[in-house]
Amino acid sequence: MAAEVNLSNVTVTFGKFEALKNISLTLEPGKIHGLIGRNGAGKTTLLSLVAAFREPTQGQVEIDGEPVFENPNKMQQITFLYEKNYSEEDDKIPVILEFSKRYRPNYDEKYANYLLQRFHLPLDKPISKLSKGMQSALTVVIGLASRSPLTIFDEVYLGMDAPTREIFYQEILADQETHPRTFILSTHLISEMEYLFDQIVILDQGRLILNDDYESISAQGVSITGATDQVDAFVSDRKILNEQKLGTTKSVMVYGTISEQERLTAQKQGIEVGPLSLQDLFIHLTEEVR
Ligand SMILES: Nc1ncnc2c1ncn2[C@@H]1O[C@H](COP(=O)(O)OP(=O)(O)OP(=O)(O)O)[C@@H](O)[C@H]1O
Repeated sequence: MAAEVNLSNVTVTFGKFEALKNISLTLEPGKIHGLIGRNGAGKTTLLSLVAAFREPTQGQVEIDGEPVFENPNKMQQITFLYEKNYSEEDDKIPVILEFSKRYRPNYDEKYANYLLQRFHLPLDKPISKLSKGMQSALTVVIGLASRSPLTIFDEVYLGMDAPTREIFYQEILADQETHPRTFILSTHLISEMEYLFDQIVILDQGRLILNDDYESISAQGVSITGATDQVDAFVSDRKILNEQKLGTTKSVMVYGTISEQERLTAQKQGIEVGPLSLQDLFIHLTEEVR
């Protein structure tokens, strides 16, 4: 089961400040959507609308064609996970999981137990006494085991170390194969997580500046790597997003497509042509509109 999300002309204001500006957006069901944006771009505000935590100031937010706010039917299909403050949480993991299960009709207890082992989470300690990374992993266990048609992770992975995040990524992809749902993952770890995303949504200063599938986005540019002189000559009349030098080798991220003929020329010169990095495109797009 996977949910479709629709936002039509959504605006959110806090006093005079517009945190989201007239956003219209469809998130296709059964896909992993990466939500990216600079600090304060409006990601959490948008996610809290989709999760029915708040109402838009203007516009509509719908899940499978029904308004989501104060709609218990729809709300039980959504799991929204964010960095939680567990400092006062004296209960142990089994108690919290029992509570999570109560409100989530698709919750899978066996899968939760498997994940607890995978993340090496201790069941006998109060949650307040777990390390930050363990608390983040617990949030991830709740999110995955809930198997909600719409599952939202708002930067919950920050406390986790790199190997633990890797387990999380593997589990998301594996479970999406067998139990497809709609995921929204907001993140600043763009390079690390881009391979997970089917679709990318970019917000900047409350505006939607991009919503497209990963393939089309990566086709918007290329990386060019080779001997510095040759690379410089090859990219001389192109829009450069980023460049890195290592000894006599240079790697340049270029905006815009290159023809088959140019690809062959590059190949003959020993220049490697690779895919665009989402992070470089993101930096470019969010700089350009400033
Ligand atoms: N309750 C509120 N009252 C006033 N302003 C708010 C409120 N909530 C959010 N904002 C403002 O709305 C803007 C968007 O905030 P939001 O938390 O959605 O950004 P974000 O993209 O999630 O940022 P970050 O990556 O830093 O977490 C910010 O300027 C923030 O200060």
